[in-house]
Amino acid sequence: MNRKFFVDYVLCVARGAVWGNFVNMRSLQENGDLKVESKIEEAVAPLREKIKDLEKSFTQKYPPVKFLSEKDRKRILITGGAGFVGSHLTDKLMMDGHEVTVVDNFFTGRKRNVEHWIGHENFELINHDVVEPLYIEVDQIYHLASPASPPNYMYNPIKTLKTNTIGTLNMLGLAKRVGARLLLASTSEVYGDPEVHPQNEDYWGHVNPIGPRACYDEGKRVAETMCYAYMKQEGVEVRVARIFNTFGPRMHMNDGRVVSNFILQALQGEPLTVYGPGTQTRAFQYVSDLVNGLVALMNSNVSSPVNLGNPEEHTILEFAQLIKKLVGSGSEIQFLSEAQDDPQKRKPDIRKAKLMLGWEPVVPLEEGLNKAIHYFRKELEYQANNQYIPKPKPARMKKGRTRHN
Ligand SMILES: O=C(O)[C@H]1O[C@H](OP(=O)(O)OP(=O)(O)OC[C@H]2O[C@@H](n3ccc(=O)[nH]c3=O)[C@H](O)[C@@H]2O)[C@H](O)[C@@H](O)[C@@H]1O
Repeated sequence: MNRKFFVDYVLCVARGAVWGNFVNMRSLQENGDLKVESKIEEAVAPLREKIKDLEKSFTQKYPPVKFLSEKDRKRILITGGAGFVGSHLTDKLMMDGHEVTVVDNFFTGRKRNVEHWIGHENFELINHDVVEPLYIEVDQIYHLASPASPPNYMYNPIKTLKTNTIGTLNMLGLAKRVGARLLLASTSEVYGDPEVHPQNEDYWGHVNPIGPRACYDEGKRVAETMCYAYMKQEGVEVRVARIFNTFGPRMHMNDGRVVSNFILQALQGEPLTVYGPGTQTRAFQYVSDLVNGLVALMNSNVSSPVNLGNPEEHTILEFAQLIKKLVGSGSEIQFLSEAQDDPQKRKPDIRKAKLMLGWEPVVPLEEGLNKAIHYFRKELEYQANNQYIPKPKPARMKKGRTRHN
């Protein structure tokens, strides 16, 4: 039975009982046996207790939240907080006992990712696009709002640029006005197709400024520039996380990134689509590691950029084979033409994060992948029940060629 219906039903029965008792009591009073008020109180008291219990059971539906004193509790804004990474960060900060405001325009974020917090006194969800200014009072801002998957950010490059430039200006303006600290979710894409391997924070990168990825790569690069301009000129406290490839539950089934594509294809017995020869490399971190790194960075005194990623590097072909094995799938591996400007190598140098934050990833790749596979299996069931089977989204191809999956 639906909860609201249940509560309405209980209240209705309660009112009926009270009214019935009231009528009875009226007659009693007329007979002069007892005072109406005391009888009503007698009848209502147990019902009041029942309603209290019901209310308590509703507040207990939330994951456990620590109690923080006023002094330690922060008001935290997470832009893009209903997205894949943002929603896991929301969970951590809520469970740590902070007050969290999630702002999302739901382009790639989903209400489902944070619905378990709706109604909690420490939580607020605002449907808002960061391209428009926002006026709220907060102590910290995690600025994550932006599509992060290549097909998503290439879908509307102008919007991606606006989100990362105007959106970041708006959030820095807010940070300046209210004296909040801002953490920018930057990306390994600022290193482009790197000529230095592994990539450390001092490397300036190798980005094609007019290629299909530029809207995101250059958007994030200028977002970093803005952070340091606000820090130098206005004294805003900034933190910059350069996030490397991340995966885990709540990635959108239609996300188009390699992990969700390969798992989805393996689970459905379809060919795993490797773009190019599969010799390009990536290093994947599990989302909980990233979230711990983001919180450690925000609360550190490190204002220069910090890489957050797992340095365990694999070729994409190795990755396809591993996912096939873990899923137990008989899918073939299909080689398609390579994506334009696709970085050929990527692996974070995380010495700075280890030294300055005491942070390093702890979730082994296979353990993380098994959790993601479990999640996607459940999602497929959910989608099937809703009669919608998602298809992996293709990335932009070289020279405008159409990709067939
Ligand atoms: O996962 C992430 O966190 C990162 O994803 C993307 O970076 P990219 O490395 O291109 O991520 P994917 O789209 O997952 O691609 C990884 C590699 O797999 C390949 N790929 C992707 C999808 C597919 O079906 N098949 C396939 O071979 C791509 O060509 C690429 O070489 C974003 O640009 C980054 O900002 C983001 O941090």
